[in-house]
Order: sequence, then C-alpha cells, then structure tokens
Amino acid sequence: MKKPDGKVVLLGDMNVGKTSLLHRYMEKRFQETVSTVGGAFYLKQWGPYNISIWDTAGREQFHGLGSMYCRGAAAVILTYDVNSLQSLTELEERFLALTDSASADCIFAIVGNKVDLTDDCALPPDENRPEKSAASCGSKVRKQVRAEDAIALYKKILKYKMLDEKDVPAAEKMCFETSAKTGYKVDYLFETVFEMVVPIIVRQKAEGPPQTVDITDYKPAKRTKSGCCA
Ligand SMILES: Nc1nc2c(ncn2[C@@H]2O[C@H](COP(=O)(O)OP(=O)(O)OP(=O)(O)O)[C@@H](O)[C@H]2O)c(=O)[nH]1
Ligand SMILES: [Mg+2]
Repeated sequence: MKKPDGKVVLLGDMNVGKTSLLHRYMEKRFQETVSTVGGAFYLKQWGPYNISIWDTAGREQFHGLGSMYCRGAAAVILTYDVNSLQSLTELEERFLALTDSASADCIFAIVGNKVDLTDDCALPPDENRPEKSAASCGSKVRKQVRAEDAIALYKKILKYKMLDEKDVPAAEKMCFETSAKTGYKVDYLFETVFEMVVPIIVRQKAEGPPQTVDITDYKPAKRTKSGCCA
C-alpha cells in the first residue's frame, strides 16, 4: 500500500452523510450506507501526493476514537445536516475538541449536507407568497440551518484555535453546502480542500516524518512468558 503524505478527516454527528459524501466523491455514486463502525479511509492521489481521507463514526460510542483519527490531520471536514440545527451545534460541542490533535496549521471546512431535501422555501419568508413561509414546501422541507449559522461556527473555530481571520481562508470560502445524493458541490468540496492541503503536506514533509499513522507498519507486540509486552 502507498504511504499517505497527508491526511483529511471527516467528522460530524451520525447520519449527516459523511460516508455518503466520501462514496460520492470516490466512487461517483450514491448508495445505501450502514452506520460507520470505528473508521475507514480511502487513498486519493492528488498530483504527486497521496492523501488519506478518513471517514469516522458519528455515533457517541466511538467518540473516543475521534482525536486519534485527527492526529496530524492537514484538514478536517466538519459535516452537518442542513435539516438539523442540532447536528451543527454538535460540531461545536462534541467534535471541535477532537481536532486538538490535528496539525497546527490544519484547514477547517464546514459542510452542510443533504441540500437536495430542501428547496427555495429555505430562503427568508416572502411576504408576497405566504405559503412559502410554511415549514414545508411540497415534499421538500425548509432548511433548518442557514449559511450564516455555519459561517458563525467557522469564526468560533478560529477563536478556539486562536487564529486571526486574515491568516486563514475566508469563512465564505470554507463553508459548503452539498448533496451526496445528487453530487451537488461534492467534487468542488474535496478538490478545494485538497488544493489547500498541498502546502501543508509540503511543510510537513520538510519538517520530518509524517505524523500520519501507517497501519501497514503495525507489528503486534511480542508477548513474554509473564504475559507482558516486550
Ligand atoms: N437525501 C439525502 N440523503 C442523504 C444524503 N447523504 C446521506 N444521506 C442519507 O443519510 C443517511 C446517513 O448517511 P451516512 O452517509 O451513512 O451518514 P454518516 O454521517 O456516515 O453516519 P455515521 O456513519 O453513523 O456517522 C443514509 O440513509 C443516507 O442515504 C444526501 O445528500 N441527501
Ligand atoms: Mg458513516
């Protein structure tokens, strides 16, 4: 297996569509998923670099693994469901702290998935079309999370990381809305992130061995007679 040069990690609550986004990008299709157990990764060749993209489990029982997956990450994609304000809140309350183990210059992207389930009634109510302000429009639902809410979260992340807005990509550039189901903006999301990750990979390589864990290097510890590990 090729050794990854850099690492991108998808984090977010269960059911927001992390696995579906990754399938859509890597396999160009949408298929039924099962809730992720632990984590899994894909390798993506990007120019001369191999980037590992880690899909993590959103379920609470796997929460402890999150910071291990984030170790040395060059980018973290914080994913929520545009139809669930709670899934955005969880990013701040439950997932942000997991990124403490990421690279110091880690890039953050915030992604609102499942936009296909919403329609233009997500926009502020139109006084001329009061029916559009209803909580649902036909089979589509009103978007629960506004783009501004995601931008506000991005700014909170910068504060948490003690980063200056002028030293990092603009919030508007790093907040995305996608649909894994239709493919809307999925390639754009990953490719924007990869472009930004390349300089971080270059720096990480210049500074020494990558901080990513190569699971092919894993050798089980020898057991001694007393049962301890040697
Ligand atoms: N309509 C719609 N459904 C989606 C979209 N993305 C994912 N889903 C559905 O949402 C459900 C959860 O998707 P997953 O990709 O498994 O979610 P996850 O974030 O990986 O969940 P965990 O692995 O439990 O953390 C599945 O039924 C998907 O088919 C989308 O863009 N639009
Ligand atoms: Mg999953």
